[in-house]
Amino acid sequence: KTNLAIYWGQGPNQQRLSHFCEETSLDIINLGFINIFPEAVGKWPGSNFGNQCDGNVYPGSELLSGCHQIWEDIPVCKEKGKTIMLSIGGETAWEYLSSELQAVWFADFLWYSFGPQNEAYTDTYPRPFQTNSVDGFDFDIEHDGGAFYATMINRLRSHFAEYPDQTFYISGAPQCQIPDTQLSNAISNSFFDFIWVQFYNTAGCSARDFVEGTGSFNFGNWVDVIKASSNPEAKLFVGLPAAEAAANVGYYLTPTEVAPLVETYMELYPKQFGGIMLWEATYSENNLSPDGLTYAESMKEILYN
Ligand SMILES: CNC(=N)NC(=O)NC
Repeated sequence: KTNLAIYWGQGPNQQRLSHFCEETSLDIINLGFINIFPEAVGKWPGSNFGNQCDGNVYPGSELLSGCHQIWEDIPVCKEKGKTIMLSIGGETAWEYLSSELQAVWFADFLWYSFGPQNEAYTDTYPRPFQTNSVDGFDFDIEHDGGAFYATMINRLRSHFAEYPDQTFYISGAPQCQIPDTQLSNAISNSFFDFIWVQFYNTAGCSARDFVEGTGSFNFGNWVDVIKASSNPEAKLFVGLPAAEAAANVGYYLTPTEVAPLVETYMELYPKQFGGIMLWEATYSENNLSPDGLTYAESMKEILYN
């Protein structure tokens, strides 16, 4: 079984989450973003979900407190079998981990605020999605990365272990150049379930390179990175822009161009090949094929043909 992962939260004039949870082609939805990191231990992170939420924040923070569409819609999505991840970072994030203590604090904050509701902590941590728990945390670290992410992820996994009857995931969205400055340390030193490589916006390793036959599309090299990582069984996804306008010029592939890439690499690496990741949901929605399929639906057809 391969999966279709998609980002939601930063789309132009986007529809609410439940709208996308009606789409059967979507398996994993990454809610973006926790885009401001805690300045210090004890400080709160900040969030941004585009046109969603009501604009209110918890006093003295930039953490959105009125995301009613999200807390109303997560149960709908889970009822439809979606995996809901909370994504940390994003392109415009103010992100910086500067100490082990800060990394541990950040992990604890995310867990007690967005993980399973724990009565012992409700007066210490906010519940931005109320009683909803996310299914895991995604790391879309685009700059200022490097150290301490492994610490943060290992801390999160220690919390996961407190709920042995539930499954929680860690994922990451590195750029395609190897080693990825931001996440290579974390991938080596902490356990990822999914790695969705952004095979776009970086020349010399992109999906466009596959189409042009330059030989530098590096999915195979990423398989080696995963085999050498803390979780050699991690699933590797082909990250793609869901429309022309969703990436820098030249990086978008039509479904016709994607099909041979997927067939080739699903065949070469059946164990590692996890599926396709798309940036992002609203672009996909507005990018219909001649027979009226969203880009995500076209990708799902490619995965299952
Ligand atoms: C414009 N920012 C992005 N394209 N970000 C991502 O693709 N993150 C996975």
